[in-house]
Amino acid sequence: MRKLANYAFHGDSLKGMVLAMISSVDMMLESKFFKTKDEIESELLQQEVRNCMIEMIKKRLYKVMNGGEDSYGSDFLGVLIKAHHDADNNPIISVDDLVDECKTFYVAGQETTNTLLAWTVFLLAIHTDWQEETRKEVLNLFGQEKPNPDGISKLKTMSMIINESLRLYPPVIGILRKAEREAEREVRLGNLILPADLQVYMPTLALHHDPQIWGADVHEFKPERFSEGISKATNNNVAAFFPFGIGPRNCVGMNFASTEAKIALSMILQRYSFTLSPTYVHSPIQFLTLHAQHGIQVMLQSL
Ligand code: HEM
Repeated sequence: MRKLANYAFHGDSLKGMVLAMISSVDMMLESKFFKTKDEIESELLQQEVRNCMIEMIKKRLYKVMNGGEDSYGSDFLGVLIKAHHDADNNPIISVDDLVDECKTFYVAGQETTNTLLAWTVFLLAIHTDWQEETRKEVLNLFGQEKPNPDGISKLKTMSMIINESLRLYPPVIGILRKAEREAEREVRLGNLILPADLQVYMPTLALHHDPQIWGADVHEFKPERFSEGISKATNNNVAAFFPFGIGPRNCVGMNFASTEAKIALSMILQRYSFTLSPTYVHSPIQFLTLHAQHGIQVMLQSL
């Protein structure tokens, strides 16, 4: 036996195994065997998010199967489940696609709206006259009742405040587009002809702070600039205000976000008045969205 082993492990025989050894090391280096702590944690989190989504999907399916509901629901999750389930053996989307869509909407919708609310509370904590004005509007429309769809569409002052907040602190500070050239058609931008595949960055933050568009008071919080609509506020440059992007691929959750923000603000204003805490340090930074590096500390007073 030892003789056989000596032969197999002899230098010349080993030469034939070098390729296999290289591919083994390659595999290790590509982290197929070794994973960093972060990678392990990230995989666990991914799995947890997936399980959470699958649980939500199962609940909807269960309700329909048990006759409790006759559809999967009219919201986006319901539409996606229908696309997966009702197409018999040929689903329009796979479970993985369904889970990915849910993740996209959660990430795109949560952080952005959160940021919008935070900056709006910050601005109202400083500009207490506007806080009072919009509270009056909320109390006139809802009293101490929960906000209702009819009233939400009448929150004019609050819409102006939200627009001004989105102008000064747009959660998404810029958007990218890629120039494509279909067949012989060229992409023109004003006087420029864009080469195919060129990436064009549209700096939302810069345009929202351009004095040529908004006037000399561009850096001031003045919701009244939106009192007669975006066209008047932008001096007839409506495309210069684009917190939700622009064109056919603009934010699909725009109306959702605005309704959500109005409901949250109304309910806060019904319960509390607030001012900025002296501990607050102003340091907006961009990390996915434009947010306050050290958080926004406000002092709440129950009403
Ligand atoms: C204040 C809140 C929000 C802001 C400022 C915001 C902003 C944006 C911007 C700037 C874009 C890129 C648009 C473009 O390229 O022209 C975008 C895309 C998108 N947003 Fe929002 N968003 C917000 C809330 C939401 C919510 C609540 C949802 C979902 C419920 C959502 C879902 C999406 C999705 C799915 C896209 C990609 C659309 C596509 O490529 O077809 N967003 N958003």
